[in-house]
Amino acid sequence: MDVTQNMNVQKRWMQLPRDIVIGHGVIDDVKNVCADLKLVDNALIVTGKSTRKIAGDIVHDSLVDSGQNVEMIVSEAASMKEVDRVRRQAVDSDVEYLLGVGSGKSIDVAKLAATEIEVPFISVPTAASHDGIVSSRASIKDGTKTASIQANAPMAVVADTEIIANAPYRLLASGCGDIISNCTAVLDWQLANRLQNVPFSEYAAALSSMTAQILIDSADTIKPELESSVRMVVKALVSSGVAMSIAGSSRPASGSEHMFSHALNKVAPIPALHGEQCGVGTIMMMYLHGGDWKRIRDALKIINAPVTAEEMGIEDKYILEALVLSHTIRPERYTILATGLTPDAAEIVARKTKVIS
Ligand SMILES: NC(=O)C1=CN([C@@H]2O[C@H](COP(=O)(O)OP(=O)(O)OC[C@H]3O[C@@H](n4cnc5c(N)ncnc54)[C@H](OP(=O)(O)O)[C@@H]3O)[C@@H](O)[C@H]2O)C=CC1
Ligand SMILES: O=C(CO)COP(=O)(O)O
Ligand SMILES: [Zn+2]
Repeated sequence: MDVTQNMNVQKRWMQLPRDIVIGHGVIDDVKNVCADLKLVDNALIVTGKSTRKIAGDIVHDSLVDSGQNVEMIVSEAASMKEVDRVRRQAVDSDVEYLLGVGSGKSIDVAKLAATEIEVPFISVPTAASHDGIVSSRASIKDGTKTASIQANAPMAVVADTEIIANAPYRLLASGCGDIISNCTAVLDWQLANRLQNVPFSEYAAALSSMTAQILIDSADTIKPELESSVRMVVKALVSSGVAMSIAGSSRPASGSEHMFSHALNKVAPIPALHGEQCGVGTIMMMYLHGGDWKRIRDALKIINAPVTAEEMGIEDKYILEALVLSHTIRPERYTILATGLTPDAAEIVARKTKVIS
């Protein structure tokens, strides 16, 4: 008998970060983490325009002081062009590893470039705005697709709570929206498993749901400029990232609410932040699931994350357009949106959940 035909013995390969360091001032530990991973020379730092001054230069100087040869590149967009630019510089300089120091854009560009040239990557986020700071996913715009693609997980994550607490609070609240969105992502995954027998991981789903529940229950402890709040959100983002690594896909943390956010990125002239859109999407998708959407809305309100189109700075008409478009974003991923919402159904869900007035 060919035992590999038995689903229970199929090979699974889960890629997780090896070192995760969270705390006050841990930016100074980047060099120690590199030493722990035996990454002792020839680094390339990818950072952003503002985050260079906040963290990029610190990491650069600290690695140089420890005797490493370090180059730095400032990246302004999470585009394929930028990934190619970083990859070329990394190859030309024969770098041993890459670091993404900054926001989601810098981390994704470094993560994908490192994956392509098969070198280790270290994530040093300056904001806790979404779970991409930890995960094995990279979201790079290539003109058509908006959803993330599989990449190598960071070898290490170094999250300095002092730096993240000083980032604009909006970014932290956005991270909370991304975590809370796990609620509907898991419901969608369960639905797809029941209706289409798609592979489902109880462990990944349980970790993802539990992470969102803990955050919802602790919503009143999330406050601006508080390192304890940052610690809680970063730990939740780590858990979400781990859930995705266990699943081998973004399923545990991305369902219909993420499809709504990706659709909004396509139609809205100026989209809001990823986690803000996912949070609002979760309210509406929870309504469609027949679940407790008011609890989601209340938690987001307590955190001071947007719960309406107006609070996201997006006109109502784009919310409705995105709702109708959402199911086309990733047709292979079955969710509560199924074959899509009609324009009148979209208007009902958006009005009933008070996303539009
Ligand atoms: N990989 C994944 O799974 C996921 C990836 N994404 C992607 O991530 C990106 C969004 O990331 P997000 O972090 O929300 O937003 P951005 O990467 O757009 O960053 C938002 C802004 O905040 C600034 N910033 C970051 N940290 C600080 C700080 N400490 N102080 C002051 N300013 C700061 C950034 O500066 P600077 O200009 O220096 O960068 C940037 O201007 C998108 O490209 C999205 O597609 C989203 C979700 C999941
Ligand atoms: O944002 C993510 C999880 O929070 C990744 O999801 P996507 O695969 O939809 O980009
Ligand atoms: Zn997300």
